[in-house]
Parts: sequence; C-alpha cells; structure tokens
Amino acid sequence: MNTTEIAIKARNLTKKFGSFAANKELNFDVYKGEIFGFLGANGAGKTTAIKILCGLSKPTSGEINVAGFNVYSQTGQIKKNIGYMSQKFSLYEDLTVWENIRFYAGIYGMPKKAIQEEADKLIQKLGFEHARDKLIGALPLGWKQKLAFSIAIIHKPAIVFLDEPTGGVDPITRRQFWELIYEAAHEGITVFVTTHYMDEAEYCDRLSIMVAGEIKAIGKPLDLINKYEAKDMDEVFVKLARG
Ligand SMILES: Nc1ncnc2c1ncn2[C@@H]1O[C@H](COP(=O)(O)OP(=O)(O)OP(=O)(O)O)[C@@H](O)[C@H]1O
Repeated sequence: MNTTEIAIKARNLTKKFGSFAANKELNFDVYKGEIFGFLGANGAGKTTAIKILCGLSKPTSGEINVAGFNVYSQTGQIKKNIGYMSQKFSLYEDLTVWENIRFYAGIYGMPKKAIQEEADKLIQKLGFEHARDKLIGALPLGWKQKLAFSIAIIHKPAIVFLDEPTGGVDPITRRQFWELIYEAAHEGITVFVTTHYMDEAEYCDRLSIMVAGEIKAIGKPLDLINKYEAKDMDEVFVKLARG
C-alpha cells in the first residue's frame, strides 16, 4: 500500500432519491494498493456509492475522484481504469471458461494477442487447464468467483470494485479467493470490497462502516476493535449498527 497516492477521494459524497438520502456526506480516501472494506447492513447505501464510484450514477453533490478522474465529467476514463465484480453480476453460464475470458477482455478493449497471453497465464495460475472448454454453468460457485475476479483484473485496472464477491462461497474457497485479492493489491491494484463476512472484514487494510447512509467509523480493523472495546469486528459492527 502506498499512503501517499490516493486512488479514490470522496468529499461529502451525497446521493438523494427524491427527499431520501441513501448516501449522506461520505468522506474517505482510499490509497493505491490498499484493500479497503466498505461495510454496512443491507440497505445501508453501499451499492449506491459503488455505482457512483464506478461512473454509473451521478452523485447529488460532493467532490469525488476515482483513479484521478472526476465522477461528474470523466466517467469514460473511470470505466477504462476500473474492474468490477459482484456475486449478482458475474460470468455467462452458457459460455465456456475461455469464451468468458475472451468476451470480457474484449469489452475491456485488450488487443487479441494480449488476450491470448493473459488468458493462458490466468488459466494456468488458477489451475483451470482441464476446465478451459467447460461451460461456466458446470463449475462450482467458488471456482466461478475466483475466475470472475481474475477476469475483472485481466486488463490491469487501477482499482477493482468487488460487491459481495464471496457470497455463498465456502470458507476454504473464500480464503483462496482472498489470496488472489492480496496478490492483486501487492501488484498495486487498489481493492474496494463490500462483504457481509466479518472474518473477511478483518483481512482488509482499512474499513469503513456505514449505517443508514452515513459512515460511522473508519480505520484499521484492530484499531476499530480497540476503539469500540470489542472482541472482534462482528461486535464492532453490531455496536455501531445499534447506534
Ligand atoms: N433508484 C433508487 N430509488 C430509490 N431508492 C433507492 C434507489 N436505489 C437504492 N435506493 C434505496 O437506497 C437505500 C440504499 O440502497 P443500497 O442498494 O445502496 O444499499 P446496500 O447497502 O447496497 O444494500 P445491500 O447490502 O442490500 O445491497 C435503500 O433504502 C434503497 O431502497
């Protein structure tokens, strides 16, 4: 992690739907190469904020920069410099492993030769040689999620957004998934991740915890545990959510 270089800067990020504010004056910085956990209960406003940070939705107000680009006026550049993956929106079940890689790498604008090279590396790294021509639908969920993550960073984006990437995946596969996340962060990719699993929250460099559209706490997992005199992140989360 490089704390002198800022990958995401949010100042007073506010998003309203009519008179309802789903995000209220959010303030945070995410550093280059950092694994930043974005926590909050269902409906806290995480997806609303992620959509803004990915350039898919405009904030109502606030100053927000992602990979050095402005979320109001430079959404095209933002989209070129990020990767995105979620449990809900993943790979095409009726395409093979290889076809999915080629499809997404094409969308990311990678040249044919680079797609071939990176696809081979990716398949080898995941140990998927035997599954290359298998339909995604035939693979176990954990494999799909590892593949989806690897594809989300195949174009070496500055930042990857992961919206509940490991939902429903068993603990061992989740751990393997996190090895991939660490590796990506080590290579300088900034990771912005939401999760409901508190063991995973503890793997993040820093976390923010949002309750009803507001960031209630932000810091390193251990610092938050100490500050809230809790035994683990689960307890911190519960204490904050109860107000
Ligand atoms: N387009 C919209 N119009 C009106 N209200 C919306 C819209 N999108 C989201 N909301 C509301 O904003 C609040 C935050 O929703 P959001 O999806 O950001 O929460 P979340 O933290 O991502 O929850 P989850 O973990 O369930 O995905 C919710 O009350 C939701 O109903």
